[in-house]
Amino acid sequence: MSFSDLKSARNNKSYVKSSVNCPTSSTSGEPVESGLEQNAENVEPKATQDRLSFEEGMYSSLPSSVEIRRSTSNGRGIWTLRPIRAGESIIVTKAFAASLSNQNLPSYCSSCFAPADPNGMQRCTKCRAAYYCDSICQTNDWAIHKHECSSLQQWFQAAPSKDILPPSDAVRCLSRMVWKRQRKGPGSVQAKEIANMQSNRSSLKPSAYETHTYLAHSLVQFLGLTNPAEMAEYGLASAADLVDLISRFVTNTFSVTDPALTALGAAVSPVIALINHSCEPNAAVIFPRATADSKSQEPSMQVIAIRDIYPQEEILTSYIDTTLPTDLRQAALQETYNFTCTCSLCTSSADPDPRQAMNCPKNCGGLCPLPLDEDSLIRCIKCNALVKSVDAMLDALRVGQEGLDKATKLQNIDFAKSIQLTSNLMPILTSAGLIPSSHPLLGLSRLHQSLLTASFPSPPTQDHLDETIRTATKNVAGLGAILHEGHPVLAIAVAELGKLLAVDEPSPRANPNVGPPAQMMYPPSGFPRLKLAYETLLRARKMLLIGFGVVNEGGEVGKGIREMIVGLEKEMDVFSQGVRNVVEDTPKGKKR
Ligand SMILES: C[S@@+](CC[C@H](N)C(=O)[O-])C[C@H]1O[C@@H](n2cnc3c(N)ncnc32)[C@H](O)[C@@H]1O
Repeated sequence: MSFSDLKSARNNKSYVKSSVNCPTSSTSGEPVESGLEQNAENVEPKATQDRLSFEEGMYSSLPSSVEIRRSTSNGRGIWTLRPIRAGESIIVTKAFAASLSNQNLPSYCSSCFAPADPNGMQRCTKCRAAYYCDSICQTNDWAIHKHECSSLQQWFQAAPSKDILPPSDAVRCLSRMVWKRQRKGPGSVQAKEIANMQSNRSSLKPSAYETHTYLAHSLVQFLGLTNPAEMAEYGLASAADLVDLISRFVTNTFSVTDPALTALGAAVSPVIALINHSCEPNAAVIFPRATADSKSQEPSMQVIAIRDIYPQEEILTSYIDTTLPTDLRQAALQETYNFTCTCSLCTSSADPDPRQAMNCPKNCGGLCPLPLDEDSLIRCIKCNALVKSVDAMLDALRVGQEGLDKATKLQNIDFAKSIQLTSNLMPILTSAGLIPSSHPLLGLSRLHQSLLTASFPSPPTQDHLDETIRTATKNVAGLGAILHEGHPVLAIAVAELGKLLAVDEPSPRANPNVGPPAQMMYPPSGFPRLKLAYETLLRARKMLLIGFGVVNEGGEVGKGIREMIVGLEKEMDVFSQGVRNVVEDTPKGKKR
């Protein structure tokens, strides 16, 4: 395979919702045979949830096997009435409104979100900001884009410079939501679903005022609203309505991703927004682009079970990056969603969390939790050895976090500086004792992989390829210690590693007897590398079928991996056959 296929994955927030009442049928109508009928632990007692009913037609994309309930702790959410197998698609729906981020506007279709065709795309001749696959996609989008188009033209005309960018994807997505709501009418099911999305206006944190005010101003400006009467036309009769709308948007928006989880823009789905959060989710929201749906149904969103889910269990997705340690996750949830998470991961006080752990100073194989301050007394949980270098570890953690923040900011501005930071900091944190899953080492290492992937020389060199493989291997180990087997982020990380291993070696080792012994070399060369690629891709495929859904054949990435596996099987067969031929041709008694 070639390098151009390699893409980096980023973790993105995601969440969900549902209604209705058929306890034994699956989404596809097929009965599900499993041992899942028994209630699991962790299923909240039913007495604490009230089943909710809604006007007919609302949340129509919810299957009858799930139900919307209100729980005392989390508000409304979605519960399943039937067992759901890992890899099953629970909800399929089209985003109500979606917008590409500015950087993706020229390279993706503004209607179906497909990547640009090599033959080019059609550009909207009026606003010159939106691009489409073809006239079909342009027509599909026109009912909403016509409003957006004139707003964009006015935006550009009023701009102080011709280099001005369109408003952010958040502002454009919010505007699309408002135009679509107006088009459907205030009494429509869609308007009611939008109104039903949770607003956190009454409990907004002062730290959120700035974002909300910015969004409110930008929306009013982009919609071209100059007086209260015009605002009322859009269902914004008061300032409180405007703040509510912004809060609903912020609390319920998803990051649209491509099939390899790279962020593309923002989307709203009132039905999927009903799903509550857990840092140990049993489901994930994906944009698989691998169904037989017509392009008019894109961007299509799906909620996939990433582990078996029991009847009467709540369906939960994660809104944030769950590879982060508890304090950072809690801060992110408070900031955007206004709640304190009480999931089992957040409340567990068990063994050190692999997100915050270091190796035993005596190298006994055990782990130690990371120190919180200079006075922390840290011991290995296995051999009880005391960590003496608490100050040095705290320094390493501080420098690592600052470096990660800086390298993340610089990645698209000053590539060389960014990769220099990741390259320098990873060995410092590793030699301080941090394990690959620990923060901020994992973050630095994932960023390092995406920088290495983006900077493959042409033609590729063996050193660059091997360095990327080593980094990808550490990332798979780190993510594997934290994320569930079927988690889409882990599945993509394993797929990326498999793809890297399958790349033709630019300069394979000519003679395995020269240099370090083969078993000490990582990544290996020649046939062992091919075999490792094959095994890694098999593992990736299994995970992708869960994380991106069996019905989607593991999404676009899963389908590609299946083809690679078939190709590698042939290649390995040819290779083995070649070796057999050589061995058979070798005269007896002679060693090659
Ligand atoms: C996208 S909405 C989820 C649906 C929401 N519960 C509702 O009633 O519409 C996000 C909001 O739900 C609540 N929420 C979600 N997950 C939660 C959790 N694990 N614990 C407490 N509240 C939660 C928070 O108020 C959050 O701002």
